[in-house]
Amino acid sequence: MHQDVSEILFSEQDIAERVADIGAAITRDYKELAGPAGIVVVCVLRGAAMYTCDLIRAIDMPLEVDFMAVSSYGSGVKSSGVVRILKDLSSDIHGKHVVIAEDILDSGLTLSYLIKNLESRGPASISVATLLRKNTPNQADVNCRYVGFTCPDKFIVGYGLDYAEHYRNLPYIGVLKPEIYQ
Ligand SMILES: O=P(O)(O)OC[C@H]1O[C@H](OP(=O)(O)OP(=O)(O)O)[C@H](O)[C@@H]1O
Ligand SMILES: Nc1nc2[nH]cnc2c(=O)[nH]1
Ligand SMILES: [Mg+2]
Repeated sequence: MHQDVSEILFSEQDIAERVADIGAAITRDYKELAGPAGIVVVCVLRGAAMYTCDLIRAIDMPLEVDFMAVSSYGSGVKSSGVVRILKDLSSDIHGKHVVIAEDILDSGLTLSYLIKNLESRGPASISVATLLRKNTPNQADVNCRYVGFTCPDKFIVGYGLDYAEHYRNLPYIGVLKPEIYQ
């Protein structure tokens, strides 16, 4: 285990199993509905990059993957409260079935902003597949159709999740020692 991590919450194997479950659920829910056109999986860069790569390989139906980069945390452990679009989607999602792949729902600001933004583009439907949902007080009300794990209200890193751009490459998800960011 990395020396800056106090506890592993979800191992590489735990993650692989849950991602496979989510992929199977999405396949079951959308295969007939979306038909040959398939779905658009929107990866929320940068945190959801690793998760999205694994998730799309667990979905057994036609799909497109597109990327949107948003950021609200900067290099800290608290949301700035302002979500900024750093990179927009490359394709039009009008009339498409969209599944947003997000690594974590914490304050809920990022996802509420994204859902509103994508809804204004006229997709056929939007759902959210978040790997983690944190038990955060006063979390924004975000409807997540697929949730991998719920996690405690601690700052976590690994499997795409960073602190100041580090730790994204850890294969597991763990709690960052508070002395690293205090
Ligand atoms: O529910 P919220 O409180 O909005 O937090 C969740 C968001 O915060 C992180 O992204 P961040 O803004 O740190 O950018 P990153 O994905 O590039 O790491 C994480 O990847 C989620 O997208
Ligand atoms: N790395 C990381 N990013 C987050 N963004 C929102 N919550 C978290 C968290 O607990 N860890
Ligand atoms: Mg993110």
